[in-house]
Amino acid sequence: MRPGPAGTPVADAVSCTRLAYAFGDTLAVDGLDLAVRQGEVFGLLGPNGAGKTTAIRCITTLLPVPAGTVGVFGHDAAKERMAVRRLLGYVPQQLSADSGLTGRENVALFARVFDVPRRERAERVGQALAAVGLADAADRLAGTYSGGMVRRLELAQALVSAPRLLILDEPTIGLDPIARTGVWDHINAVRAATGMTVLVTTHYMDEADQYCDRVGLMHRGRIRALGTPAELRRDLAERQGTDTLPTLEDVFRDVAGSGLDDHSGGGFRDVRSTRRTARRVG
Ligand SMILES: Nc1ncnc2c1ncn2[C@@H]1O[C@H](COP(=O)(O)OP(=O)(O)OP(=O)(O)O)[C@@H](O)[C@H]1O
Repeated sequence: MRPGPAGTPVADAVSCTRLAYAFGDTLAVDGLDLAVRQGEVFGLLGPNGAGKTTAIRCITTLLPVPAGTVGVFGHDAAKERMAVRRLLGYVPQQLSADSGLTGRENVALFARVFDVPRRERAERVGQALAAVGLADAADRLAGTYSGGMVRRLELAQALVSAPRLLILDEPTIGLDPIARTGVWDHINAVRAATGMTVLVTTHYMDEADQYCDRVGLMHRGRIRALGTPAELRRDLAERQGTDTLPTLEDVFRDVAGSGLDDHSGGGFRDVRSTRRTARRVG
């Protein structure tokens, strides 16, 4: 909770305290503290294997919360799973669109799954497709779409339930720069129209710098640096005593340097999953 405009407390869109999650002996998330404020675009950055996807799966209730707490707009993800699910839209790393259905059919499927009232469905599906620039391609098979269009279709699927929180895991991986800009333009347009909060993971530092209000650099299961991209860059310049402003990439290397070497961070499993994700939209 943080004070709102009239002094009344406002719940954070996401609030994790000492969240921990282990796969066998691997501690994927290790005491994560994270607060995403309502209405902001928050970027969760970190090297392969830092624990970003695992943390996101706990927030979306796809994984349980074995230790610590996770809140979404004040709802406890461990105890109020359905309430949390109703508040969020999620675009996972894995392909979530069916190539054998048209764009409209894909979004309609999500509208049914997310209980959009039957009489509103057709209109809401049309609106979601229009919001991501796919109105003209809506009745083509998704299998004929380009990588950028597939990503925008997945965005429409997540938006059809009018979520207050949109969670995107690597939304632009494997896309060319123009398609990447297209995805972000549509996210920002929806956000401007609805005030939706966005939590995104990305490996593209230039995107984080340009589109995120604040970023958290995650390394070995925990946030190691937090702030606006400008704050983090100024901070590093001060610590290094340089006049030229470092890039967010420099900040990332400074924080996660040891995760980018040969011995820690992304193992074979992480590299393989990143390559698979990049290929599936390429
Ligand atoms: N299903 C699983 N079984 C076993 N270990 C897993 C599983 N999923 C993730 N891990 C391990 O947990 C750690 C965190 O992985 P996670 O996918 O959360 O990282 P990430 O920051 O999202 O990485 P990437 O940027 O590659 O997506 C890694 O060491 C990973 O190998």
